[in-house]
Amino acid sequence: MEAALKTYFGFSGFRSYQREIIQKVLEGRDCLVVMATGSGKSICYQIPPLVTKKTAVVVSPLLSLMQDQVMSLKQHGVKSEYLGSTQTDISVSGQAEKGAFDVLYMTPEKAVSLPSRFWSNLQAAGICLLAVDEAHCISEWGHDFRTEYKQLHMLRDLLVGVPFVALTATATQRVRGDIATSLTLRNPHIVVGSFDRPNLFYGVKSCNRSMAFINELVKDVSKNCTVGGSTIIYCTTIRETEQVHEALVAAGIKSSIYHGRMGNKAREESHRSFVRDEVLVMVATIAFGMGIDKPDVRCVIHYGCPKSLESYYQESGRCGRDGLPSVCWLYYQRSDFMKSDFYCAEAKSQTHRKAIMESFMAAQKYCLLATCHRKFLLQYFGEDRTTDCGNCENCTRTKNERDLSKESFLLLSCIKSCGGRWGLNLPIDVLRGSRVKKIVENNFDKLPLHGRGKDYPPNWWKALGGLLLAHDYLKETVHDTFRSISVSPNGYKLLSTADKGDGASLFLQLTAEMIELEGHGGSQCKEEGLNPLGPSESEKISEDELKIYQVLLNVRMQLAQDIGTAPYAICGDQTLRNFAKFRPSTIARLANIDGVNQHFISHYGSIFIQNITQLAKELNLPVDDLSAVESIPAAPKPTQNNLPRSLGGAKFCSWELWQKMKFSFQKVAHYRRAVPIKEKTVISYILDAARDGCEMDWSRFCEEVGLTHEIASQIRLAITKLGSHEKLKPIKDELPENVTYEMIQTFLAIEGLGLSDQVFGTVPTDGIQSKTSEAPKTTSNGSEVGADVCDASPLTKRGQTDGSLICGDEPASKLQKIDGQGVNSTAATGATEDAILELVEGRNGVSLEDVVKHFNGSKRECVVEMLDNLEGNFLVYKKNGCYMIM
Ligand SMILES: Nc1ncnc2c1ncn2[C@@H]1O[C@H](COP(=O)(O)OP(=O)(O)OP(=O)(O)O)[C@@H](O)[C@H]1O
Repeated sequence: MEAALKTYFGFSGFRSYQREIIQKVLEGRDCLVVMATGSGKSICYQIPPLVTKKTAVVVSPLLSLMQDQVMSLKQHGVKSEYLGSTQTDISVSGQAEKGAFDVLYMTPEKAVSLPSRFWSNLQAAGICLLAVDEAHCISEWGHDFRTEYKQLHMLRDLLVGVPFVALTATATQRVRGDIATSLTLRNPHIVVGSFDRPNLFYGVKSCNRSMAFINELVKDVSKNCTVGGSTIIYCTTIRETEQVHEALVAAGIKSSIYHGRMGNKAREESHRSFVRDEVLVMVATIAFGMGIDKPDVRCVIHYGCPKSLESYYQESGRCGRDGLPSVCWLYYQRSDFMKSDFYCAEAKSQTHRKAIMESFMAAQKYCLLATCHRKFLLQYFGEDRTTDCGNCENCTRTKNERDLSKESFLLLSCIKSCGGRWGLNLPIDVLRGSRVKKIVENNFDKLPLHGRGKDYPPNWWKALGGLLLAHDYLKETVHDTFRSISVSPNGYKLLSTADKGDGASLFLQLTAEMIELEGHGGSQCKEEGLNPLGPSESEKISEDELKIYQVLLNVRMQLAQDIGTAPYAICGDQTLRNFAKFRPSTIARLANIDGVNQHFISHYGSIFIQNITQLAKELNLPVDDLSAVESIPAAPKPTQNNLPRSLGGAKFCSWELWQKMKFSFQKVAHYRRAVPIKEKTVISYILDAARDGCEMDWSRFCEEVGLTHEIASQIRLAITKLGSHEKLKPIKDELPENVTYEMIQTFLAIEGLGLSDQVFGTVPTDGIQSKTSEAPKTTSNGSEVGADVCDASPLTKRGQTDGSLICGDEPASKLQKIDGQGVNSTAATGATEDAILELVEGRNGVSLEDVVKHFNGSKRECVVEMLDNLEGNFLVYKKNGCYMIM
């Protein structure tokens, strides 16, 4: 599992619960996973197919989300596709049912409409799980109820024995129950993680939504953009979306717009330009809700109170998914709270309507809070959080607590005197001395309290009402869409102290709105801009490092444009920051950095190393900061993914030992056999696997077979001369004696796969040639060979994992790689990569000193180089200063 995690995703360790969930799924157990937004739920269904080589089917509600995930997975070397209305490739479905994909996404509509034949075929090919992402959509109590989700249980009968995994970030106890029942989960393993997103700062402000406010907001967003990272601004109406977008464009900020009245194509284009960093800001309605998986969104702004606290959590959860500090701001205006009818209009049942009302009220409460926002959010989701977070607007702004007992007694008494049948507005109007019809008709203008609250504006009283609700002195009752406020038992207790004349003091924290209304507030947007905290200590990098980081951002952007993907799909911002900070100069050092996967190493490794070393030189900075390398956890051994499922056992096994375990032909031939098979049989097995589509390290293969660039040219010439390559013997007879059948077979296999140019042409030729054309310095002066090894390209290095080097035209087996000793001494004390691997494998963590001591006949630098090579090739990794086997 760890190997797949590092190889495909570049991560060196699982986050909380991931391992446990994957383990359960592999055991065939149903799971119900409730974990925070951005906590890494996807890995839970993405790793099992890579381990089992069977397809994982993922039901997901949004096409845009699926498309992003497919794009990202492809960049990680994971075979992935989606089925849904926007899929234009008609062959995908056919390939999918043959099990061609590791991860197959589909909409719920698609999942329930596919013929049963599709499912039986896929099951025959191999299916390791069915994941239902955003599973809260199943429940009417969830904030995004989707009727099609209710039909997913139909798949249960079609997929006998397949574990179902339901995943969501937002599910109260009631929603969890609905999910388990609706999907008929069987004895599910339930994981409920913390909802906390510690890297997110939560801020709330009241605003008036004037053009002046929008302009101020634009200024703040613009400041934020210069710091880097993307911003999403969620608006509650299409008109506001357009207004804010226009203001951003007028200010010269690259931004996109996204709302439900735009056509599919325009929306897709908008989405695409945002994920590819062509624009920095996305202004959207909640139509953009769950559909964004971009890890480097640094700021999410809600311009208006969201329709529910669940959707707020979900939408603000798009922020800082890579774990870096990020900010979430919510700007509300009191008129937002009048929208309950509008939201309830979409109710599909009475229960649904009640659920909509309840969660809308929770969102309001969140807006009006004077205490810790995070605590409130977490408590809403049932998490017992007693301490304030210190990382939200209310925790960080200067405390403004005051004895509000007098005002509170007034408001509570007025609400009580009005009979507790109204909302907050009427009693407040009474306090402020209004004589509107409703007040006069009910004789409330005769109350002694009438007109006693003129010192404060209505919104101040409303804010106080919000505080008293939050502190449980008032209670709110919902009747359909109408809400009434009455005094709670706690409130009566408080009032009774006033009646007795010994009125208790009531110290409450004033909300930002109250302070502003009292005339002490500053501008509506924060003076510090949107980011009140700045980078944390560990986040800080020097000015020079920042320069490198910015160049690397451009390199990544260019690469992404060239291959038509999103920059984040290549690697994350944090990974680039670590490159800038630690400046790895070798593939091994690069591979050691978190977030670097095998696909990255093989496709972009050398480009980044080139840039990093060049920039470090220009800026006079050292490379390979050793303390950093120690501190960054590292890498597991690669797992092969594209396994043809038709390949016979012996062939597959030989290929797996050679390619995955990096065994030599000889070692494969002897592996667990009383009577070893012939090496030439091993070679032909592996070549068959390659023809069958298995991934191959051709550079290493050629080295081991002894097929050099020169020999390849000779073979090509011989074939041209003969005009045929049907029979091997005539070709062999045309060639010098040292050219073996195995070399010819290898050459023909490479030709047959159309890889000649790649293997013998540009890039790999360098790798092979550099080894073949240089004088063999191996036998007498190993340290020089060591130096060659260090400088070799990744392709060349991979060829050395069994300890062999090709020198000249000599077959590899004759030139066992040594490092300072003669061939004869190698077995005793000389280090080879193979021997080091064996040593590491046999122990649970071995330090560099131990390895050096063990190979006491070898030079320390050579051992270090070999270990570096092994790290770069994802065969060993370093943890707490010890080398471990992947
Ligand atoms: N073990 C890990 N180590 C480091 N990063 C990880 C790990 N697992 C996941 N991540 C990263 O965390 C981020 C969020 O992961 P993911 O998209 O799976 O979140 P999620 O739980 O599905 O969130 P949401 O509910 O919001 O969709 C991604 O950028 C992912 O690459």
